[in-house]
Amino acid sequence: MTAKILDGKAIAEELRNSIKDEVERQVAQGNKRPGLAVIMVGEDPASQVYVRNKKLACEKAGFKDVSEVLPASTSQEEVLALIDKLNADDDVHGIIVQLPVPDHINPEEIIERIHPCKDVDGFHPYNVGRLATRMPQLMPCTPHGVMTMLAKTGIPLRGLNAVVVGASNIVGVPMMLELLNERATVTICHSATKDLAEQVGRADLVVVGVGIPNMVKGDWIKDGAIVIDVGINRMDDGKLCGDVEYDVAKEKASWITPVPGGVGPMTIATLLENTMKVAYQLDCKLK
Ligand SMILES: Nc1nc2c(c(=O)[nH]1)N[C@@H](CN(C=O)c1ccc(C(=O)N[C@@H](CCC(=O)O)C(=O)O)cc1)CN2
Ligand SMILES: [Mg+2]
Repeated sequence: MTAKILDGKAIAEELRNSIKDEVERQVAQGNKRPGLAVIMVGEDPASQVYVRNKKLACEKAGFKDVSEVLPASTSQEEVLALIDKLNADDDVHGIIVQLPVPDHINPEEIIERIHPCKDVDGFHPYNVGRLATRMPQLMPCTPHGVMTMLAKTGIPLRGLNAVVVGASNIVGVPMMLELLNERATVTICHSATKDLAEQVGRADLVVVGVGIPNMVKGDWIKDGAIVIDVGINRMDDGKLCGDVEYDVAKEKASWITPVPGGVGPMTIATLLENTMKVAYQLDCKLK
């Protein structure tokens, strides 16, 4: 079997265009443009690319971009003070802090300072708790973007054996919760998992987000499985490569995401989707 490609670039473009249309409709009715603040501390080269792409996506969708790039020497207190200011600003609907942050910054304290109703990354313990108790509000962009892609396959998730490889707060854990909420039978694997090949080999759906190039071997994949590769690894030759051995896996899978052009673009489109939700839909019950 040769897999069909889940084209994240195309699905993300379709989503961004529908968001842009909705923004113009709302603005024509006298509502505000969604405002997004991306805070970046320091000069991590990969983060610079992602933040630039987020700003570009904001502009194209008709959002107000109020992003702030701060020097690596910025203190924890200065970042917290900026978040307090943005929390109080009615033109700002979404706030995120680009990760990773420099070593002297404590990301947990920063994430908890963002008002849960402006937490468009869905990383605040309030939003993680809502997802875990089946009352989702704002969901992390990468896993939620994967759910949008999975819907495009038309394959029902209910009852599927889903194996998530990687247990990070950004990808693996919220991915597990999203799939569980759709009634998949979910296994989550991590660095202490014994016999990863066996776990992956019985999966109808495998989602991999570990950041190790080609870590999941193509011949582990069960015939006809759906393979979602969240890894984006830059190789010595400058090329990007995923966490799954793509060329072999694509001969076994029914659907597969490429890298680049798979999950990555969905992360940014979903960030816009979350911000628009805050601007026009969310009825925030928290002070
Ligand atoms: N605050 C956050 N920090 C980070 C997140 C996040 O969701 N919130 N996720 C990642 C980085 N990320 C978004 O921030 C991200 C990663 C990759 C892409 C993307 O479009 N990738 C392209 C390739 C781009 C390239 O040339 O490097 C692709 O896969 O096709 C978008 C966003 C960690 N930090
Ligand atoms: Mg740190």
